[in-house]
Amino acid sequence: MQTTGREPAAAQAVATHELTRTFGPVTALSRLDVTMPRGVVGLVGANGAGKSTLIKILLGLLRPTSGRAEVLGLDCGTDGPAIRRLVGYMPESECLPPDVSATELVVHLARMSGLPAEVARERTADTLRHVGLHEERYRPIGGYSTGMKQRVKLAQALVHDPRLVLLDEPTNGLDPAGRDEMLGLIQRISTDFGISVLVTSHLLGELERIADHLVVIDGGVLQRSTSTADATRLSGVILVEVTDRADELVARLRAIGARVAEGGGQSFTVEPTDDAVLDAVQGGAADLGVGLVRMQRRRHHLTEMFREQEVTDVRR
Ligand SMILES: Nc1ncnc2c1ncn2[C@@H]1O[C@H](COP(=O)(O)OP(=O)(O)OP(=O)(O)O)[C@@H](O)[C@H]1O
Repeated sequence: MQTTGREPAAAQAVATHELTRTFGPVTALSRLDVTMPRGVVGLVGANGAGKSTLIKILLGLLRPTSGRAEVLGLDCGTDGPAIRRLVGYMPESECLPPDVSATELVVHLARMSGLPAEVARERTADTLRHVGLHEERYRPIGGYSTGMKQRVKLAQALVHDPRLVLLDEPTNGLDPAGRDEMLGLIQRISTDFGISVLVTSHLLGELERIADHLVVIDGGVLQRSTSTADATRLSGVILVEVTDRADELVARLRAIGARVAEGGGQSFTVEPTDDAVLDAVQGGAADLGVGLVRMQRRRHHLTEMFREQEVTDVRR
């Protein structure tokens, strides 16, 4: 796969402005204002959060009720044909015809997107090889496993050499090994070919592993838009474990105003406001004659980020 020199100038993969979509009484997206950079962006949300609705609007398959959206700097309302040339789409639903082979289907879709016959055949062979379909690509799709079908859907999204692919729940229905393989493939689409990716999932851990940036929506409302590095930033909390007398060390730290939370057994966490607190942990352990088993920074994980969100919601 090569880049084609038709890269639009926009720095952002996606931008939405006050984007709203309703279906009768249901509000699928509510005044969504978000920008998504190039690279791999993970769109996280529970079932019904509005992920598929957003993707369909970005592709021009659905019109917004109000507000607007841009893909690669192009307006989704008016630049549909240009967007479809530059964007590939892997739908969530089962949509493959059972009685044709992967090769026949992907060549057909490549030709539909405007590629000449010979180029369509070459790119189909390259793309199917890239997604890991080999001899089986000549067999009817009806006999494929779920993982193979997902690869065919991915291949058809890539065959016309897009600048951005929108992948709707690509790991759905896969076993753990199949998920790992699909996630690896998605990452390589970005790193090896420079194609930006917007991938949806309701599984946080998946997107934490492969996305550069995360967008979280719930009930059609933006919850967070953050780089993955920031989401998993060092929390500044130090986890301490000593061989004995943890309660006495905790009391000493509290006496100098440190914020300490007791853990199980001989462990606790402390927020080091300055070096004096760290010195007090080490000095206190030495004074008490106990060994320091560990003293390490903890990282935030996405699941904690969500837990924080829930806590905030409960307090509101
Ligand atoms: N064509 C439609 N007609 C009526 N309601 C719809 C339609 N499409 C989506 N909805 C509703 O809009 C809300 C958002 O749906 P959407 O499919 O975008 O969510 P999602 O995050 O993609 O979830 P899922 O993973 O379950 O598909 C849901 O309440 C859904 O029932």
